[in-house]
Amino acid sequence: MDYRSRRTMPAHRRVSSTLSVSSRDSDPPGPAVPTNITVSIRLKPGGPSPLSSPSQAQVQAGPVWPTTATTIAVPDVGVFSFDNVFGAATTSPEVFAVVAKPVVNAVIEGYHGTIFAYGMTGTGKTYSMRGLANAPGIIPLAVADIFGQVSFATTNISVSYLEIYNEHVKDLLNPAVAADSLKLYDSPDGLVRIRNLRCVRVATMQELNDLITQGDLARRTEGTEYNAVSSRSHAILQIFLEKSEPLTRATSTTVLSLCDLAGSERAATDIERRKEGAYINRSLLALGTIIARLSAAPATAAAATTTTTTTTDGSRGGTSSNGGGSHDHIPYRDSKLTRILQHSLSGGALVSVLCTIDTHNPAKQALGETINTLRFAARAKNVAITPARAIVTASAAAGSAAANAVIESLRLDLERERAETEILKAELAEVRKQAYERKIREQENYDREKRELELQRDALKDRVTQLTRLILGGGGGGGGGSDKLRPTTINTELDRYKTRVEELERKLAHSQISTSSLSSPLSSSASSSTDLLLHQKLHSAEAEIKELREYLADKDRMINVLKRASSLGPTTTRTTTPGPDPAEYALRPLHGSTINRHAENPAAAAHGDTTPLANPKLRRSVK
Ligand SMILES: Nc1ncnc2c1ncn2[C@@H]1O[C@H](COP(=O)(O)OP(=O)(O)OP(=O)(O)O)[C@@H](O)[C@H]1O
Repeated sequence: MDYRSRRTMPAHRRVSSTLSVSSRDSDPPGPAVPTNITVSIRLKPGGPSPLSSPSQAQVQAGPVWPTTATTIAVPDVGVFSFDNVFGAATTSPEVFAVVAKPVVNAVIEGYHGTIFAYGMTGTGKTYSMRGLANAPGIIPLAVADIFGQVSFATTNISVSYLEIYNEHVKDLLNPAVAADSLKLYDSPDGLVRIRNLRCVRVATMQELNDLITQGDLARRTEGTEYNAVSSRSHAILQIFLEKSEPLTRATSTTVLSLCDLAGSERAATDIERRKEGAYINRSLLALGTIIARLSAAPATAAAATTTTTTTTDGSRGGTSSNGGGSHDHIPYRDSKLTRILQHSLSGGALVSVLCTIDTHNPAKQALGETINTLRFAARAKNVAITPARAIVTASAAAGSAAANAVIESLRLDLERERAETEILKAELAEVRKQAYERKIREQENYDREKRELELQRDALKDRVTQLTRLILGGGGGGGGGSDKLRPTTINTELDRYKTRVEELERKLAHSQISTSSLSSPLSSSASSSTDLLLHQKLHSAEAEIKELREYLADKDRMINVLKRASSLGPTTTRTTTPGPDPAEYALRPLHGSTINRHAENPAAAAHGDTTPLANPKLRRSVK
């Protein structure tokens, strides 16, 4: 099928126009370059109350702005050119025939297809997609069309229905399932699917319509200034057609995605609504960017179908996808909306965007929003707006109203930026809170390290005392503690030992960092320098501990030598001690605990008793 030549305007849509329109500034007017993207505008009928079934009698005289079948002229702004512009009198079946029918056909024939409804709240997106009981919209008409065309002998139909609210997915067919468990993944059939999302196989049209109605009831709606039941989420209904070839047993899955996007309005006073609006706009921005990029590329002839070969034992074989092409640079992951629709927004798929506007809404803000919708549509179609001078303005009053609308539109842009800034602020506050908590944890670590350092210092002090006792009591050979009897080398060692303890004391005193120096989560400026200081001090304390441990090991060896010397008697000690055994130096473990025991019981030391000391604190500090 060549779906690129599908757009034949119905007779009622062909209205004459005197306005000059073109797809680009520099191009002469002429047929648009065919692409896979169709962009249409639908004008909402005027009137104070919603119209349940539009007819010529109900519809007001017409739009405020001049339109043709493909253009809409906004005084002082420019002429917007699209594939279709549907006036207020156009019925939903007529819209379906032009906007949706070619996409449905393409999906049945083996392409992915997506239809979007986009526009300000209250302009008729849901009306266009779902319609009313007596005026069915695109979704029920598409369902009927599919069931009228496909053969159940070769095709399975299944459906999923979800909404995206503040970037969280909700399963509309299973609202109880936790949003966290709905994880997006690249499925082997080439589609982006959602783990734990209910996907129901249906056998009849009634079954499918019942599921859609069930999903509609679960949708999130809030009252807005323009719509008492405004949809504040994007709703995506996906109908999967799994076709199997009876001979080869190869299967192919194509998907029709029908998306009712959340209202695009930007201004809101309520914080929650503003945040909501910022999320909505962020995803719409991502969508607009992707569609615009696809629009810039010429139509590809390749079908978007992903074919999966099923072997005779039912296991999946190789998967080949010819619809995606190389589109690594397209930012599908910028939002859940674009990620879920990734394969349907690829070069080989068919996309139809229906933008709804209400030109009768007198509010300045609504005028600005309408212009923004037209801008989105123009961007999606990748067309330039013909400069305003080409427009025959209706009246000076209309001109100044439009100028005000442009100002309003810019003001709304600013408000959108503000709303997004609020999201960023909330995220920043969260980051600061986490940084503060991390700092508290680091302070606790530091305190712990400090306590350990103090224990080591105490242990060293003990050692000095014990060493002194040992030397005076055992090492001196019963000389009653006389200085004359102490070997000079041991005196020197003892002095050095004491010096180290003093040094350690000084270091500990110096490295005190008070908890009060920690900054609060809201004042971030000083935090990084405090962090740095803290880290430096901890590192130097660690190095100091390491050094002390080595020093301690030396002392242990020295004490062992002394013990052995003292067991040989005073004269022998001074004159014939053969010196430390190198093997003992290399193999004996540290016996910090042994020293303490020996201090309490020099006799045990004299007999080389190395039973570990029961004091766990000390044992830990010198291990
Ligand atoms: N073309 C139309 N003909 C008749 N009535 C319409 C048309 N478009 C919209 N309406 C009516 O206008 C009201 C608002 O429309 P709808 O709920 O479809 O807006 P929406 O764009 O989906 O809003 P939101 O984004 O807030 O959900 C509804 O009562 C609907 O029936």
